[in-house]
Amino acid sequence: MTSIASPTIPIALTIAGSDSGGGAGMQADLRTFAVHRVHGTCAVTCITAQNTLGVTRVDALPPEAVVAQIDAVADDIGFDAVKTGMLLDRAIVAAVAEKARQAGWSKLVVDPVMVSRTGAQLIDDDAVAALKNHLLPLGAIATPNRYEAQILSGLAIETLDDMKAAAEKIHHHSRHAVLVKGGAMSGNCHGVDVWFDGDRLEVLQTTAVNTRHTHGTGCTLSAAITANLARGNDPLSAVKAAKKYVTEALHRGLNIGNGQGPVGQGDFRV
Ligand SMILES: Nc1ncnc2c1ncn2[C@@H]1O[C@H](COP(=O)(O)OP(=O)(O)OP(=O)(O)O)[C@@H](O)[C@H]1O
Ligand SMILES: Cc1ncc(CO)c(N)n1
Repeated sequence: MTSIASPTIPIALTIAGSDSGGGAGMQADLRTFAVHRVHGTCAVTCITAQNTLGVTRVDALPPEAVVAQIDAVADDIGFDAVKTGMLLDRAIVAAVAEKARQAGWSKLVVDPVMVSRTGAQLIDDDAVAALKNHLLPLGAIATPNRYEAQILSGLAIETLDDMKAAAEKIHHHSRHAVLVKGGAMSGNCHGVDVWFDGDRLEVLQTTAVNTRHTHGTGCTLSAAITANLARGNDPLSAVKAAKKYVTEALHRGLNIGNGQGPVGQGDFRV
């Protein structure tokens, strides 16, 4: 049998937690990479027992196991862009930050998963401090939601002007580009995101999608940004394309389980 070599394909790495319900975390990331025709590789940080109703248990992997997965991918396959998701504890954040620093990852998207859109804290306080001080300054783009942006900026966020002020303040602390996401905002700001890269301030608008199936929106957005960077897009066009994609995925939300179903990363062309 003759084998036909695959054409070159962009490769992305996700360093994230597993969601047993399949809606967020690395399951969302890998599906999003695939839809973007990017080969997905992964380093699991923690295993969540999770469904559409919530998280019932979280088990962390040892930081050495996280690093070994990153090394296994880097030493053989390589990758064009990286994203981080739920890093859970200080030791895992520190290990990932050290890897990012040593390797000098230039296309690093940090989704600072700390607080869910409903306001529940997902990682411990030491991990929050480590993310803010050690990992975020190494990233190219950070994608905090409303509550994460409040923690990172120290500002209360109620209005579009507050989102802009928070994006600017986070940029001045870390020097990377910032996308403050508006999924947890109300009124006219619901579903509106603010981008600031030190040069350009942009408001990314969509019509808010009226659905309760929004689980995994943040992971899906940051994975789509990472896939677009792996494909060679510049940061702002990667973010704009990802915003379009997550809006489409929200329109295709899955009515599964008894709670908040996942967005449908699906099988549509991007
Ligand atoms: N109902 C909606 N309509 C349109 N866009 C939305 C809606 N909900 C969220 N978004 C968009 O989805 C993206 C993710 O934002 P969100 O604030 O929900 O992130 P998150 O809290 O990290 O998500 P997650 O639910 O995965 O924790 C942003 O671009 C946001 O504007
Ligand atoms: C594993 C995992 N990562 C990220 C989130 C945030 O949506 C989640 N709920 N679960």
